[in-house]
Amino acid sequence: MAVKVSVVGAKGRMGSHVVEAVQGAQDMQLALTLDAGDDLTTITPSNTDVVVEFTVPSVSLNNVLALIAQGVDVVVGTTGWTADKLAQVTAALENAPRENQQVFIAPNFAISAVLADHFAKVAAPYFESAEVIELHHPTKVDAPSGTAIHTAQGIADARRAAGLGAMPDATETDGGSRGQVIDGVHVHAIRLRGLNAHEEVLFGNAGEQLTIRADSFDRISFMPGVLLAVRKLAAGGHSGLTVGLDKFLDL
Ligand SMILES: NC(=O)C1=CN([C@@H]2O[C@H](COP(=O)(O)OP(=O)(O)OC[C@H]3O[C@@H](n4cnc5c(N)ncnc54)[C@H](O)[C@@H]3O)[C@@H](O)[C@H]2O)C=CC1
Ligand SMILES: O=C(O)C1=N[C@H](C(=O)O)C[C@H](O)C1
Repeated sequence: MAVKVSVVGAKGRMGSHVVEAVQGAQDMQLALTLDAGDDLTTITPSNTDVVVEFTVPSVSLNNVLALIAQGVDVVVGTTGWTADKLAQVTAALENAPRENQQVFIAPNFAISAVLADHFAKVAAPYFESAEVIELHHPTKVDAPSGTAIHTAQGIADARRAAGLGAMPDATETDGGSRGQVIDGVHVHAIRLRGLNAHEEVLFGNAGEQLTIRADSFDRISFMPGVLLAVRKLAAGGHSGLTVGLDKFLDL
């Protein structure tokens, strides 16, 4: 039977691509398409198996909590997830109306970005210095990108596990040029007309450098990952909160 998929944020840049991708998937059936001002309680387990949520960081947590209360599984692509927000989702899932309810959140659904993030974690213990540069379209509302935050945290975790200390940096005056420091990793955000979604991770040692770069030129690059996540939740077995498409890729 086809998986019934509802889309929240359906009029947005990502949401409208998701609507098309679901319509084009033979094993899925588009259920409801909702956007700002629409009533999320119209989404119920009788009309929807999985909801895909791509809205804005300021509303996504409340949407996800409302959808959990409706008893449906949710795939989330919206950014802005802090540890505190994730904890609220986990707590809500523990009291969810349906048994084994699932929420999946991915900072990035493009395979190039997921692999870049993974390779960065592998490389991190071997380099003295690491910095992240993310480059996006100028209509993006959040900076740095959710992906860059996730990459920086992954690098920091890998450095800690390897026993590495702080990176070398003699900067004494900084008017903001050194970027935002996330878990000890400097992250720089570029906004430029013509770009879509891009990330570079720079690693340095004395006399050598490694650059890992992922480029998403078109939003269709995110759709195979979104459909994969929908299929994984529809199949079940991922109850509670799962974060990151790498969890579904056997990396
Ligand atoms: N995880 C991933 O692979 C990707 C994540 N993103 C993230 O997805 C989010 C959306 O990005 P875009 O589609 O470019 O933004 P957008 O601004 O084009 O779309 C957002 C949509 O959400 C709607 N919306 C706002 N408040 C709402 C509410 N309370 N309920 C329902 N809908 C509401 C807006 O009306 C709009 O249609 C951003 O956080 C972005 O960073 C974007 C691309 C890929
Ligand atoms: O807003 C975007 O466009 C994107 N947002 C996500 C992020 O912030 O990481 C994913 C991708 O970079 C595109």
